[in-house]
Amino acid sequence: MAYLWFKAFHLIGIVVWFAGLFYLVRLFIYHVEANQEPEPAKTILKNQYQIMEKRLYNIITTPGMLVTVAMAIGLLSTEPEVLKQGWLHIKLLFVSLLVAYHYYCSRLMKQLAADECRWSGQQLRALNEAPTVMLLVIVLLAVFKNNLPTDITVWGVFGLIILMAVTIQLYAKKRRRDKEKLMGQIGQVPQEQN
Ligand code: HEM
Repeated sequence: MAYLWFKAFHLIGIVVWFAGLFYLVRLFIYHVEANQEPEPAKTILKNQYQIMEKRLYNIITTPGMLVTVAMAIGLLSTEPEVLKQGWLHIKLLFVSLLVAYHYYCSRLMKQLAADECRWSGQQLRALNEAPTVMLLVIVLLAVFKNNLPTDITVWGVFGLIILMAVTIQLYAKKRRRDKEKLMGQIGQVPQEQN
């Protein structure tokens, strides 16, 4: 029974952690793009994003990670034989990458606060895709374990996911261009929102 409780809260922790990671980098994008605004909007927006990022990181994202890891330790202590399974070793490798990403986000947050961030909005958009890939790989490993299917169905699913991601990116790019064009016509600097 304890195992199921640990698993339930492991999954809840994951949802909270990822919600935080995805929204955090989205805030970084808005934060960087606030530089295009005239004063005083620029300073007001940047200060506001800084507060939101800090709260999101400290109150949602890091606790989400801690719950996920604490519940994982609970799962492993209840069933230690899982530790010998190959899928878990690969999963741990990707989880380490995810934890590294988490701490890299905190570094970016500090750089943004000090106005020293070198990333553009476009680069941050690309960075925000990294946790999606990690989520996909980790969940597939956790669900299929050592029997991760490699047949045509899997490649079809992967192909669809990549197609969806590319379509979303192209659509977002088109919206940004249309907005820039429109703002150019009415003589204003655009503020990107997607
Ligand atoms: C500290 C690192 C982690 C460890 C040691 C760990 C370990 C485990 C263990 C032992 C299970 C139970 C497997 C079972 O009973 O079938 C599990 C379940 C699961 N884990 Fe993790 N996990 C970790 C992090 C993560 C992360 C970061 C994610 C998501 C990105 C994740 C996704 C899942 C999912 C979806 C399940 C449920 C699988 C199922 O019941 O079919 N885990 N994890």
